Amino acid sequence: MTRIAVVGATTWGITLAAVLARKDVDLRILARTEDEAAMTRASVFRTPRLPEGFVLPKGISVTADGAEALQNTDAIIVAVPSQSMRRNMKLIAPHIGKRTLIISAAKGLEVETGKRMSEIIAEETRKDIHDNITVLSGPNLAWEILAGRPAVTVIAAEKESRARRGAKLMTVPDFCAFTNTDMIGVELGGALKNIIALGAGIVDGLGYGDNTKAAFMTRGLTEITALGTALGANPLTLAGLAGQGDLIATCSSKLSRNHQVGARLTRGESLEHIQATMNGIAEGVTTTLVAWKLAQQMGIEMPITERLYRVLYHGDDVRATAKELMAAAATHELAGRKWGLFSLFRRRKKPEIAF
Ligand SMILES: NC(=O)c1ccc[n+]([C@@H]2O[C@H](COP(=O)([O-])OP(=O)(O)OC[C@H]3O[C@@H](n4cnc5c(N)ncnc54)[C@H](O)[C@@H]3O)[C@@H](O)[C@H]2O)c1
Ligand SMILES: O=P(O)(O)OC[C@H](O)CO
Repeated sequence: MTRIAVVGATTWGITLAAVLARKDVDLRILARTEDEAAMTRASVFRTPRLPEGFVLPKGISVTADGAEALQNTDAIIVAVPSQSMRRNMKLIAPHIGKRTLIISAAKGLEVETGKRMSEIIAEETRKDIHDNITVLSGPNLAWEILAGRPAVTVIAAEKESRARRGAKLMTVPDFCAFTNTDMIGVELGGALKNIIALGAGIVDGLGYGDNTKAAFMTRGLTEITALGTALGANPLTLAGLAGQGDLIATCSSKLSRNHQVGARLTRGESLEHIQATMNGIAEGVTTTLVAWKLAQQMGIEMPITERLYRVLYHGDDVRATAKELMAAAATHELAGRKWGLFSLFRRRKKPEIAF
């Protein structure tokens, strides 16, 4: 029987385990502590973000023992916040088998280095398993997926065969995986859209209209594409499910934590207070910092990201920032778009980030 382990008793980890339980597989969740494992087993979830009354499907085992959870698995899904990816990988690396597929399900960039999750996974694992590193990303609000509403995702790997293996493992009724070989694009699409989702929360919180939101999302995608292609992403990936698709879902949904952060900022709450009181993690906060830093060092224009960075890290007023952004709008729409098809294979050197 296919054996899959999920690292992280997080919202997304539990959701993916529950989704995979729709087919006949051996599923194990690796929790951090015995306490967390016992609570997850008993369906007492730390996060009320799961649908009310949700019970962990029978047959999923939960343990805090790495060897028990991870040995002899066909795939390991790592569904942890991105700032903890390296720490989690250090713990699980010794248990990863030569043929095990590693699926990163986190959407973020490491603050200290600006690196993508697959880069961190490669740094923390043996060379002979690097071909097995894959990433999963798409318009995937966990709550909707757990509620049984149809959704699709994307699995990317450098080798198409690995992406296909991952997609086959992850596809179940009402949750279907497309494949891609542009890992950079799929990862950056999932990470960078959180910046724009946070801004979309501000747009909604300020009571602006659909015209505003459409413009904001479109210009947001321009920035995602400018930085993404400079870092080696295919612009067509960013226009696909893991880029534009996820951007639409996250900017449109009040379920999104990133959207919630933006909306709460417009009510005068401080970022510290929002983060201390919200359910779970809003990756867009740290991703804004990393993207701003990369844009500065690589000379890429990202007016939305830059202003959101100032709102989040320097306390700039959201209303004044919105006005300033509008005033800055009068340039040629395509200015700064140097990422036509010709730039596809011209990847700029990414700076070493040190914060
Ligand atoms: N929730 C979603 O709808 C969703 C969908 C797609 C992708 N993601 C991505 O999945 C990742 C995890 O997000 P989430 O929503 O599942 O998290 P979450 O908000 O449910 O939980 C975050 C918290 O999980 C705890 N945690 C549990 N196990 C952990 C471990 N092994 N290491 C570190 N912390 C652990 C920590 O307290 C942490 O603060 C993020 O990168 C997120 O962007 C989430
Ligand atoms: O709740 P968010 O803002 O982290 O968004 C969750 C997923 O990334 C949506 O695809």
